[in-house]
Amino acid sequence: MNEVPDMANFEQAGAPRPKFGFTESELAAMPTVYREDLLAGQVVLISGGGSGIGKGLAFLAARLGADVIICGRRAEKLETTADAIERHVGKRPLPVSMSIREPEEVDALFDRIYTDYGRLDHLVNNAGGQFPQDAIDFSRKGWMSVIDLNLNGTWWMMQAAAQRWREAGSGGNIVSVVANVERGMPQAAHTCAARAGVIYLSKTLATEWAPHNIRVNCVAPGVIESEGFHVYPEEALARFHDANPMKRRGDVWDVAEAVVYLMAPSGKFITGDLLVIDGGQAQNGAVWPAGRPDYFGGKAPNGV
Ligand SMILES: CCCCCCCCC/C=C/C(=O)SCCNC(=O)CCNC(=O)[C@H](O)C(C)(C)COP(=O)(O)OP(=O)(O)OC[C@H]1O[C@@H](n2cnc3c(N)ncnc32)[C@H](O)[C@@H]1OP(=O)(O)O
Ligand SMILES: NC(=O)C1=CN([C@@H]2O[C@H](COP(=O)(O)OP(=O)(O)OC[C@H]3O[C@@H](n4cnc5c(N)ncnc54)[C@H](OP(=O)(O)O)[C@@H]3O)[C@@H](O)[C@H]2O)C=CC1
Repeated sequence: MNEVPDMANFEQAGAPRPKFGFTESELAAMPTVYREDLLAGQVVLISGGGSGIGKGLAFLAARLGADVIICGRRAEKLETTADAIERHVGKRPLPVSMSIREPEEVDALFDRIYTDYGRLDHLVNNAGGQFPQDAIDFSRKGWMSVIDLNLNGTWWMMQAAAQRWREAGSGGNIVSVVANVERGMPQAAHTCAARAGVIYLSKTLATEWAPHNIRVNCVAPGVIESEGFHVYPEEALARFHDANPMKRRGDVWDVAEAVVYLMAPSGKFITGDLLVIDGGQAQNGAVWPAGRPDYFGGKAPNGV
């Protein structure tokens, strides 16, 4: 069984504690199963790398020796994360403010990476998200936004990377962070549809792009405590730990180390696959991100 670190030991006097997830000092000190030069000389692009899971992975990749690029919409958040990684790890990621929903901004990002680094080894499609709502009430704009972000945005990034890799004859590796869609996702049907699209897109590309020496995989987190939790109401958050048989939330390190497993030589014979990191949620449990309806909460439909 894995050691679960005692977070009290990581606290540093005066450091602000985020409402959800780890502090920067914790991310800098978390024990890792990997050797410290595992990604030395490699260039890693992480979308949504300014917060949550992407930020955890950015810390880990930098600690393992990679040159890291983090992108997202909000420049200030990216700068703060880049500063923190530089301060704690001694290596500054390149922060690039852009939206993955805009293909021109995606192209400009790849131009910048190839100008500054001359190569890219790994693309991690982590940017994404949704709002919790019953599907019957989705507005058109809300539906379009979630599909555009999670499916179209992820695709623009994949295609841009693959075109660069084909041109350079270099090969490459893609890992997309999706979600646990196996039993559907009540109150998140838009993201379920988009993530299922990414999973089957990835399976298809794994075959099409194998001749280019490009591997394409996905990871599916269950409930992972991160800054992203702010989009969920208190009544949902109060029961997130209950969504899996392990009866706890995962953490960003659980996902970060799984992504590195697929990126590193440990993953060299894995493509087109989906790695689920959910404490068994796929077998038992339900998230109810907008709050559990009475009908599913133990009460009978007549309220008794
Ligand atoms: C994977 C696990 C799954 C859920 C199941 C598991 C839950 C526990 C696990 C946690 C999983 C996580 O993913 S945690 C990570 C969560 N992080 C995020 O979701 C962050 C990123 N999310 C977002 O930025 C937003 O949710 C998203 C809609 C995708 C993009 O917002 P933008 O403002 O950029 O988009 P726009 O194109 O302007 O459109 C906004 C429109 O979306 C709709 N909209 C936005 N918020 C809304 C809301 N609360 N209720 C109704 N509708 C809303 C409205 O129509 C808005 O229009 P107007 O009315 O005109 O404004
Ligand atoms: N935490 C969890 O339990 C789970 C998370 N996931 C997925 O994992 C990924 C990371 O989530 P998490 O770290 O928890 O939450 P965050 O909200 O912290 O991460 C989402 C990231 O995506 C970025 N982003 C959003 N829209 C865009 C855009 N249009 N272009 C570029 N970047 C964008 C955000 O930055 P900015 O706003 O600055 O653009 C942010 O850094 C997401 O795809 C999420 O849905 C899946 C299942 C469970």
